[in-house]
Amino acid sequence: MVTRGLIISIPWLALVNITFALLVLLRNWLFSDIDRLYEVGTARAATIDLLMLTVIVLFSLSLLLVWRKKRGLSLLLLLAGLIWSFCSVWFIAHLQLPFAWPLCTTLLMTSLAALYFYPVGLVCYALPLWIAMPVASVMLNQGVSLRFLVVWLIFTGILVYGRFILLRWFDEAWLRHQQNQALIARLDALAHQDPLTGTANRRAMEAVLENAVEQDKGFALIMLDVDQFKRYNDFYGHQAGDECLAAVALALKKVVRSPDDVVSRYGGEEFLLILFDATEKVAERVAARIQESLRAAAIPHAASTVSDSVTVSMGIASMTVGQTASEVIAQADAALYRAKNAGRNRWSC
Ligand SMILES: Nc1nc2c(ncn2[C@@H]2O[C@H](COP(=O)(O)OP(=O)(O)OP(=O)(O)O)[C@@H](O)[C@H]2O)c(=O)[nH]1
Repeated sequence: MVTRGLIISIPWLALVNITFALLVLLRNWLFSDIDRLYEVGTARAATIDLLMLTVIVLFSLSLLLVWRKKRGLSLLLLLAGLIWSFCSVWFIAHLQLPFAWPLCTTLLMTSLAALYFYPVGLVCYALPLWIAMPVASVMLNQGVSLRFLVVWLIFTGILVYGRFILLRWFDEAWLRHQQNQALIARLDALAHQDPLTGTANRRAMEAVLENAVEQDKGFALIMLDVDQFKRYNDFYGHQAGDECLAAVALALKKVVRSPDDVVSRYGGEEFLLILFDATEKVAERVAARIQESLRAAAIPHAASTVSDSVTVSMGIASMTVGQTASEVIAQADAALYRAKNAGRNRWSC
């Protein structure tokens, strides 16, 4: 989150700092020979120019660091903060430039807005500048000015309170973001999951299959139908029928390789299993495991003529090159039909 925040706000902080550094660099052109007016010597002017060029380089580097997600940003911010504080003291105490105070306060406010969520960086950049203001005042007034002290304390209060407000907005935005993520996850589950069994619904299953065909990913299918489920419903009631389907789904989920393979509810009391990178032989082994899993679940089915507990019939098909998803499904469906006709509680390929 902090990294994302820095990617957004560092370009703005860099823009402000580079612009201010350029203003100082171009001072003689912008403010008609200001160096001569304030009697800035050649050596001092060269020092200022060099420091401003350093600020430009530091903020250009900070952009690179943030975009490439590298460490060391706080060190660059500290160096920039120290340069600005040195220049501010010199502008205020020695040159008595009127625009030095607004320069300081603007830089401080800008750093607050850009770095309020990154305390280390904020302290590195803002602390030297914040200290430079009273130092410059003491040097300028040759002593402590009570009026300046009051203004400085008020300004400090504004900065601290401002950070507190910004952090509260940040928390609010983060909370909304988390709520939205939870909502998206819920909507996604509603759109792709069968609410009764918690398996993938038909739409999700079809999307997975089409994707697999597009990417030439091999798979085998097991189309599965609960035996004599109408009798189950008639005997135990519809509510118990629903619970039975959920229990069958649980038994199916236990036998597949999660999360690669997909268990989906094809409709009514029919399920479709997608087994990736599986041959018909592998699918037959899974079918045997399904029978075992259901035997272990032992869901009573007193009305069945096949067994005392719930059983399933299964049709197996595997994808061959050039086949569409619906062709493989039709093949598995035909195999299921054969398993039903052969007496149920079995599989057919
Ligand atoms: N409780 C419940 N029953 C369902 C649901 N979906 C479908 N059914 C019932 O499943 C039964 C399926 O019946 P049939 O298609 O005749 O199949 P069957 O009784 O299983 O017979 P065979 O498949 O030939 O063994 C119907 O009675 C449907 O009402 C469901 O979500 N809940």
